Amino acid sequence: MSNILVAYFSASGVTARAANALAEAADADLYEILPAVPYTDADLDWTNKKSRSSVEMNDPTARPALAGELPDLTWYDTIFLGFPIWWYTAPSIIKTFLEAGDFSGKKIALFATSGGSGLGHTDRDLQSVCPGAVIQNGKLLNGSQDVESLASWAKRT
Ligand SMILES: Cc1cc2nc3c(=O)[nH]c(=O)nc-3n(C[C@H](O)[C@H](O)[C@H](O)COP(=O)(O)O)c2cc1C
Repeated sequence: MSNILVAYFSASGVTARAANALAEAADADLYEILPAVPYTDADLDWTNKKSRSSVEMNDPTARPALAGELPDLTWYDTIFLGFPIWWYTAPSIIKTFLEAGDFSGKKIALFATSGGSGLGHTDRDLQSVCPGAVIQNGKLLNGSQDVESLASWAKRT
């Protein structure tokens, strides 16, 4: 068991690949944040204002339920938290995750994949629901990742 955790949500597999690469490079434990109700292609249609993702992302109080148990966070000092960028920030389920566990005193480094947008104000958006942790924007991990640069980022974090 490592004292570093890579936790991620991925709706269509891109962030999952980045998270796997990071966990391997950092010799970290890996945890997938799974929604109780999986997202369908229709749910992910950002061109439809009535799709599930649009409705959730337009509602600051939306907290999509998680499937399964949270990992035991006791031993982790640093958590790398990954997700796809949705509407320039983190999907609402990331807030569900942060509110479900005790992250006080933890360092949380964010990473994401996207169609091109950066992390923007995501650190601030998430800090407000998890005031006890220190949340910082980290890296956009679009495309294939170099193991050495992931490992050195993990070391520096
Ligand atoms: C609802 C929704 C909103 C999105 N919003 C953005 C966005 O604001 N900026 C961007 O660059 N990409 C956006 N994307 C694209 C995803 O961030 C990108 O495809 C990501 O790599 C998907 O990761 P995943 O396969 O792990 O779910 C959006 C995708 C969806 C489904």
